[in-house]
Amino acid sequence: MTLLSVEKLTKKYGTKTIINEISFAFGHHKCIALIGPNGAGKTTTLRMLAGLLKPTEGSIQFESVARNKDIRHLIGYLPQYPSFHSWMTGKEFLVYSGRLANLSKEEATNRADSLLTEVGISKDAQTERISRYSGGMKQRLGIAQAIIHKPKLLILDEPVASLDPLGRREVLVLMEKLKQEMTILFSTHILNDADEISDELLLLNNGEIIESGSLQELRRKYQTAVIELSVEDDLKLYHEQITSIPVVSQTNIERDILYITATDIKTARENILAMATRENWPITRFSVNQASLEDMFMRVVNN
Ligand SMILES: Nc1ncnc2c1ncn2[C@@H]1O[C@H](COP(=O)(O)OP(=O)(O)OP(=O)(O)O)[C@@H](O)[C@H]1O
Repeated sequence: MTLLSVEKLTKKYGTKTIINEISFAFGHHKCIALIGPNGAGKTTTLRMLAGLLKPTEGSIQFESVARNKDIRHLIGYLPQYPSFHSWMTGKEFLVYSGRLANLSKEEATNRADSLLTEVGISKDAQTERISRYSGGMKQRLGIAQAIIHKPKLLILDEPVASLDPLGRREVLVLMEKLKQEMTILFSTHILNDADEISDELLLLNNGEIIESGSLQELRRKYQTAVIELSVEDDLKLYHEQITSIPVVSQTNIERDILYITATDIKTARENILAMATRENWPITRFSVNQASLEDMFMRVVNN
């Protein structure tokens, strides 16, 4: 069942179009990564979804909620640069956040207690000032604040970008746990973070969704393999024959290696090996290497 569907969402500042008619939908208990290079429009998109920025055009439809109704109670949002009242303790901050979310004092206190445990802030740390928290602890406290009202959708803007490896791990583990309870949409410009926990990817570039789907689907679609070939004598002697193979799309000699890309890597490999065996080529190296996920991302973004 669809939790959120977005149609032709557009944001313009003056004559400048920042987000251009993007459409997508996702269901319950999913983790979706909005991925794109700096300036792609991730923050602008997330702020529109969180109800903090008015779209110029387009619609955001949340489950069974009638159009134009306030949906903010269904959404939790953690900005890229959250600000905390650093003089408060973690617990005080959460109770205060709960009160702002219209919980009674008792509800806010109970919810703060259970959330602090859920996000892994120890009993001792709960009564310490936030100014003494590590980056990872602050981010986990920020997530706790964003889910204090039990939203169905948690939106996180670059939740791990500013963290060291330990903090990053803590937050990714927490997100993994939380996605059992709610849908998480988070932005990142790092493919590996998306790879680790997301079910689906939305690739944003220059304000447009240029690709979407599961990582597996995208890998299958964009995966390219490169054959690397070296021989004992001059590569140029074999080069022409290889380029005559119909599935070979590109060749490139760098130092003593011939790099071969093909539209059908399996056929290319079989053809080259058949030629080499028939004519007894003095091969010293033959390997098939998959392009990395980063290569795929760069290719999609640069298309
Ligand atoms: N209030 C504004 N007025 C004019 N242009 C804006 C405004 N806010 C954002 N932009 C522009 O919109 C584009 C997208 O910005 P946005 O912050 O959404 O990108 P982003 O993908 O989140 O990038 P980053 O990863 O660097 O934060 C940028 O070119 C930015 O300069």
